[in-house]
Amino acid sequence: MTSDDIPTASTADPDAAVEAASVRRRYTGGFEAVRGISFSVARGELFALLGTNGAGKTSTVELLEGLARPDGGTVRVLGHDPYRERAAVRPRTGVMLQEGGFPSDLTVTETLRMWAGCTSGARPPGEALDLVGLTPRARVRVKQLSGGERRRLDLALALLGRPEVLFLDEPTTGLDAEGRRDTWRLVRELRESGTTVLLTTHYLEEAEALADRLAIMHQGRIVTSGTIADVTAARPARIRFDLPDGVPPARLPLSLKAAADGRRIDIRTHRLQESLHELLCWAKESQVDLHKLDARSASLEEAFLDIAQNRATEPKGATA
Ligand SMILES: Nc1ncnc2c1ncn2[C@@H]1O[C@H](COP(=O)(O)OP(=O)(O)OP(=O)(O)O)[C@@H](O)[C@H]1O
Repeated sequence: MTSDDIPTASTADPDAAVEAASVRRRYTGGFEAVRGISFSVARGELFALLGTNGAGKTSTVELLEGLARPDGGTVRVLGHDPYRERAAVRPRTGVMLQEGGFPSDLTVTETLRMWAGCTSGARPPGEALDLVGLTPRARVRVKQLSGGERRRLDLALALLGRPEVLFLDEPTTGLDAEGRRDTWRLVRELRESGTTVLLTTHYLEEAEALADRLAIMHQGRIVTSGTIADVTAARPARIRFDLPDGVPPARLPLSLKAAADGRRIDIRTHRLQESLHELLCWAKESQVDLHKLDARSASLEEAFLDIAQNRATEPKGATA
């Protein structure tokens, strides 16, 4: 599905927590970073916005957060315009920006207290720290935190107001593997308790681990969207293996569309089970060992790389 297929504002879904319809954003100088995108996020859903560098993810999320006004189309969060009706939307949303930008001389707890003072119905700072695993660093000054610890503090601040809708812009950038898993666990728990989450990420495994649905952006447009199964459905599965010395690729069954790179064979197929069965029968009959055999369904990574590599690059000044 492309952004052109999705209904526009006039058919807005009243149950959507977040809705973008034909949204455009143009920066000073005329460059159009967001070129008519549409998507909606249902209440309680976790939606991931993926894309190549400079695709327009942050530019889009800033519109949803009410930090800027779209140059075309409409944006709704919990049924309101997040820019014009900021007072209605802001208390019900949590925002984790790419750069937190809080005073670096305050301690972690002081930072949370300061934020809590501006947030109605805020969680106690200790509870927010506990959620993100930062309790042992409560008395440390922000400037002494590591990059990953700052990301956790950003998340704690976004969670202070018990938001109904949470915007996470690259929430795990800079976190080590354990920190990333902890954040994933927390985000899943939040979603299970009914929070709607929209996240941007460069980590495809993060989208695979968390997202109910996703959209992949490229050069200001949504190129594909849906569940992971939807996005990968049209792409072929792969079977890879090494042929032993003395067995030329030409001996493989003709029905298997195989490409060879030296001894490494790469088969693309839309019928993974049948192709694998055929290959294994041939190998047994021919008494050929298939070294480093690997068979897998199409992955999100392949769909993403396909989009990144195969789409023509438009000059930066071009608009839709
Ligand atoms: N203030 C600005 N003025 C002009 N152009 C901008 C501005 N901010 C962003 N852009 C451009 O808009 C495009 C989209 O940027 P954006 O930050 O939204 O992309 P992104 O998908 O979040 O990228 P990344 O994955 O690299 O963070 C980029 O080409 C960027 O250079």
